[in-house]
Amino acid sequence: MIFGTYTSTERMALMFGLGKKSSGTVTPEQVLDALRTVQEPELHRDLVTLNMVRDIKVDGGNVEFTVVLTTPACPLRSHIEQDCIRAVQAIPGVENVRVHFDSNVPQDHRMKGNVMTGIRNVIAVASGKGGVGKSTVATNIAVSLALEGARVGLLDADIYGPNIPLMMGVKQLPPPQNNRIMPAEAYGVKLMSIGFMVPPDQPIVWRGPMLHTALRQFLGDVEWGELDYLIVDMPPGTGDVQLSLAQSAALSGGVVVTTPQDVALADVRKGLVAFQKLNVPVLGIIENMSYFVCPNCDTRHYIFGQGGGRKYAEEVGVPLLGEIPLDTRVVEGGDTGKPIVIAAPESPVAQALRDIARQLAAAVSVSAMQTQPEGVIGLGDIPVMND
Ligand SMILES: Nc1ncnc2c1ncn2[C@@H]1O[C@H](COP(=O)(O)OP(=O)(O)OP(=O)(O)O)[C@@H](O)[C@H]1O
Repeated sequence: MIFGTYTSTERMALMFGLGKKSSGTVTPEQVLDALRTVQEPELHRDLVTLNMVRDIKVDGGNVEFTVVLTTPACPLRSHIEQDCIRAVQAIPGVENVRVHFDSNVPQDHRMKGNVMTGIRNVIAVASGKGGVGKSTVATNIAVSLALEGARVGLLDADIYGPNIPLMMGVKQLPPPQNNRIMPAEAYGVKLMSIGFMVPPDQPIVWRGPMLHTALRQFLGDVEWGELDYLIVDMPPGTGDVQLSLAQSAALSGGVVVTTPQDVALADVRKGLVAFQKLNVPVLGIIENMSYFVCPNCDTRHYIFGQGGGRKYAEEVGVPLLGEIPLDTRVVEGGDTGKPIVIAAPESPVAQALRDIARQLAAAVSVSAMQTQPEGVIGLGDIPVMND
């Protein structure tokens, strides 16, 4: 008898013939009961109550089942997997446990009944001031979420500098179909930009009503199809676009991008206040250009000061979704139409962006789950049990 993998209580149980390997047939009900002890770490409820367990299969001592996550970009996947294995392995008779994963992004119920159909969550990326890397962050988050397997759209609503087509390497829209505007597509992301509507060298002067109409069109007349996330790159600062967007579409939430300098941080407050005024939940702050990693010695240099974003986020009670280093390859990627998460996926800057996208997806799930109609818990359907 090998005791190596058992706790002292389990060892005692084995010695007295109550061992997990010696008892009768394992049932799917036992598996489900064991999974009732596994908490979804962010939703603070167990997997069974949240209806996240599907397809339990038991074959002798072999158990497999599927956990349906609320996002394919779940940052806690391996944590949940370990917890599931531990819980099910504790059932007497269980020898092997295999956990499969699937995902079903919850619909933000504020989204229903507005101009968009088929879009589950709309996330606005804003900044208090220009030039902090808001478009870069929005683009790389969108591509990161698509890389995780989500259905993603990216709407460039930055009327002052609609540069996302350039960053995504897209020059024009495909022809319309059935009188519907078709979005462009790059790196698995559907893309629409205010820049497609006007010649590149023509300055864009949008007055309130014109802007409002254009935004409604982007949301309602573009054939987005089914999307888990629509990421919206907002113009810097606060103003008409924010207001129009909040009126035309319910936003699931907003994030504010900043750099560590005091002046940028002071402007973040404006972005936060704008979201709060429009009743848009603030999902987090993202600090860009946080530090520079020396290519020769790997030391981090905090050029604009260290920890400003984190301190500020704590002060205002908003999560800091992550810190992104400075890297000249970001500029090259932006200019050549290849976002850094594609151009240099192993770089620290790409890794930071991928991680931020996961944190954001998790925050969106938590926020969307809070909008579920009363009586609906978790993902809705009843678990399927096969044995
Ligand atoms: N982490 C980074 N490292 C190096 N360069 C960066 C980084 N993030 C952004 N940049 C560069 O900074 C410049 C400004 O970025 P970006 O256009 O994304 O900012 P923005 O806040 O959207 O600006 P605007 O207000 O003009 O729309 C770009 O040249 C971009 O490539």
